[in-house]
Amino acid sequence: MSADTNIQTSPSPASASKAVAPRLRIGTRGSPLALWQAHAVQAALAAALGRPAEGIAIEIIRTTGDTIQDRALSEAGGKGLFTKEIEDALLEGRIDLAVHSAKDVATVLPEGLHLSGYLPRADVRDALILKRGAGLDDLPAGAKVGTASLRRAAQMKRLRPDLKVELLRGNVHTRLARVREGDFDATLLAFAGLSRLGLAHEANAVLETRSFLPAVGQGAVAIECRVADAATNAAIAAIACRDTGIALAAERAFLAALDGSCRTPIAGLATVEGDLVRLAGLVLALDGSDAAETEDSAPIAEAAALGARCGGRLRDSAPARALGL
Ligand SMILES: NCc1[nH]cc(CCC(=O)O)c1CC(=O)O
Repeated sequence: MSADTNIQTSPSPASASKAVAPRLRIGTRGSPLALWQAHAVQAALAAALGRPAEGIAIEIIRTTGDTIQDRALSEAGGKGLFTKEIEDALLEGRIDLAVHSAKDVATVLPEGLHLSGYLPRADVRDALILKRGAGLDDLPAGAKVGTASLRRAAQMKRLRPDLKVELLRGNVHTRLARVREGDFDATLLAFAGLSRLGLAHEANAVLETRSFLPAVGQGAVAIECRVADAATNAAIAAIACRDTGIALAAERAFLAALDGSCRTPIAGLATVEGDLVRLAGLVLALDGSDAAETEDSAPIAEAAALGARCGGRLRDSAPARALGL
């Protein structure tokens, strides 16, 4: 055995202390949308850290939410269905960060985990996909709208009490196909999700937030990691969008103040305008026959307090009480 080989196999104090960047592992669901999001985070991290993307692994993790196709998710146990198995992997150290649609992340996280940052938010609006026509007004009386979202169902009924809303689940491609094949007259999807899949052209109309408020977190990609993992938190800080973080702090505090389950139609949207964060919030009766809205603003440093205040205000409203909030 040569002396050279010997040197390589027994690390000297000098080589042991040389900072070799640890391999980062991203955990994600395996749906096309989730993979797009994970690749976006991978690319952003690679650019910020000056590393090849191949040095940042993507691990696909199957969640309970991926296996349920036949029932409304709200009936199957609600929030956390798309995140539990991924959070277990984080807590057990099998991955270093998890990438989620912010909309799918529960307001209460397991001890030791937090949302460390967000990618810059995409378009927050809902898109309307129609069998025929170019807008809501083109839907005939009594038309059948498919969605699994209580928020979308209630807001559609509020705008158009004549419509029939029925359960439509599945991934984006499945839902588009059900409308194209004529099983439904319309469906609603996040415009951000359609765009990420290269399907923005499938939207027949985009609903303005003034008349149709998105879900808390819609259009935002959240990055979760262990609170105590300083190196990964620092890497995430290098790619995190400040304004999206402020808006999501307000929206998530709003939801937390209101939400016991996801059996309630709730919508909320925060935007940063200079030094202020503005929040619009809405809770509806399931059939859209009643609704309570609030709008308020606060300095950006008080985003979470703004959300809590708006949530508390709506919790005391008539529709919220009717829903048992
Ligand atoms: N509930 C599933 C889900 N989670 C995030 C998105 C879209 C992307 C986003 O809102 O960021 C979707 C699909 C949809 O609502 O159309």
